[in-house]
Amino acid sequence: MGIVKSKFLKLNRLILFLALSATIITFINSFYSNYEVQKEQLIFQAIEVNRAYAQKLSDTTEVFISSSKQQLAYAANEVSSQMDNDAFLMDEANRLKYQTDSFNSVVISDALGRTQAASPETLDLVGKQLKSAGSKEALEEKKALISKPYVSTIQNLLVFISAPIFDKQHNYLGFLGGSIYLKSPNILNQILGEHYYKDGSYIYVVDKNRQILYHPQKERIGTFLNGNSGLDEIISKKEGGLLLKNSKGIEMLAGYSSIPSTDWIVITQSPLESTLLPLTGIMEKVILRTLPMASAVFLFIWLFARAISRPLQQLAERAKSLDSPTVTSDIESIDSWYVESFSLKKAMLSGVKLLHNQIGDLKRDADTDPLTGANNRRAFQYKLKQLALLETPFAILALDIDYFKRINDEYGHSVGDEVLKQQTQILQVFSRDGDLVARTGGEEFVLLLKDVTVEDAFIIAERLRVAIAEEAFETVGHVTASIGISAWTANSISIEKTLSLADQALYQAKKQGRNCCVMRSLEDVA
Ligand SMILES: Nc1nc2c(ncn2[C@@H]2O[C@H](COP(=O)(O)OP(=O)(O)OP(=O)(O)O)[C@@H](O)[C@H]2O)c(=O)[nH]1
Repeated sequence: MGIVKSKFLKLNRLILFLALSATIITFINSFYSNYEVQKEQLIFQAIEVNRAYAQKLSDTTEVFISSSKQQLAYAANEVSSQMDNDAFLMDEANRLKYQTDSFNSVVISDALGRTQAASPETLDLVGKQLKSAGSKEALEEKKALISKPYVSTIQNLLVFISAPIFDKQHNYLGFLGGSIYLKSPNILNQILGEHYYKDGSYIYVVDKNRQILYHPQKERIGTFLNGNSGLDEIISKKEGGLLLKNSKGIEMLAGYSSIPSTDWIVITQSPLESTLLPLTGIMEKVILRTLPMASAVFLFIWLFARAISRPLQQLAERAKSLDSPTVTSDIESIDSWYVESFSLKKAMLSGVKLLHNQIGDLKRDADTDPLTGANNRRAFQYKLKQLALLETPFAILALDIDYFKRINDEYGHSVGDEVLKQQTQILQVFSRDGDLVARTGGEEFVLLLKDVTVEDAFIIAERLRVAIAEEAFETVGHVTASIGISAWTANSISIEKTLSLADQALYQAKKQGRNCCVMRSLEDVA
């Protein structure tokens, strides 16, 4: 036999599916939110660290530039009264060059741009006309200056810091300037260059014209920065942090801060990818920590849902066997622990009670003769089958009222009905537990006697006959009846034959003049 697949899902599976999807969705959701929060946090922290670091470097550089400018201003003041003293000027130039690492070269120029002193002496500039952009700017502006980066006559990329020299009457006497070679070792790239991280982080410095003043890749110093997605924002805001794509298209988390006295901007940045590397480990931990709770939640939902579905399933199961004799106690034993299932259980119990009552009524109606209340032929046949199955011996008294037609004719049909009812009552008196009184035809009755031999049945039939004859029937007075008797035992004659014998005996009784009993036994068959 093939298994018939139902198109409906089982409640248990539905609940399992519901619990599982609820848990998975919650788990994914919490994992995703966690991931996003952690990612944001890491990005925010990296930008903030870079910003703070860029600020620290710009502050340090600012201090260095200010102190360089101060040194030059101080020296300019010193040399103002000694502009004719070449030895003094040379000493001063050397002192500025060698006392600190601030400058790669130092020059002292007169008001016409002729070099009065230069250090290191290898530059061989003394007496020569200065033509560099920084020198020209210093001569024109006659004030303290920091030049844009430019390439000097001896092919050094440099910035030039200068201080004007005035005499006491404030006549312009020339300038004193220090060069910082951007590609050579000096304090500036010591400050910036020591901070190069292995995780791909690096620092670079640009001016507001996008020219690179410092970069870990030396060859890029002096070039202009292109293709950096964040540079416009960096130049306009001067202070802050952002996610940008560098000139190679790599996503970088950058912090930046400008150096106020120069308008240079220090940018420190680290690759987004390496910043987010710890995320994998963090998320693994999140999963490991969330899993036990998620499993516990799943188990709880599942068990709880099962507890909800159990009474419904049990009720549904019982509903399949409402005809079972134990169905009421089976339903009563179901633990309906919440209101809805309890109401359902109550409704089912009422339904079962109603159903059983109706079945009882129908069964009674189907087995009963409506006029007399005695069993009908159908119930009689059923009883015969039962006794035969159980091999219980029995005797049959087939009874017919004598001249009943005359009663009907003389007193009317309804009086005849009353006689039939009274007759039934007399038969009931003779019927014990397990016996059966049935009306099998118009005025024909049967009394079925369990575990009774044909001889005993005859004695009972005689008593019955006498009882009927002595009964005072309403309106009609006395009535008699004829009785035919036969009996059945297992392994003897068939039931049909037994009935037929009783009928034959009754016929014989009628023939003998009525109001008598005739018995037919097995011997009569033989
Ligand atoms: N009042 C009434 N009469 C019925 C009912 N069923 C059958 N009868 C009548 O019962 C009578 C039976 O008559 P018969 O079979 O001739 O038998 P009888 O007159 O009793 O004569 P014997 O049996 O030979 O003694 C008929 O007149 C039927 O109409 C019933 O339910 N009520």
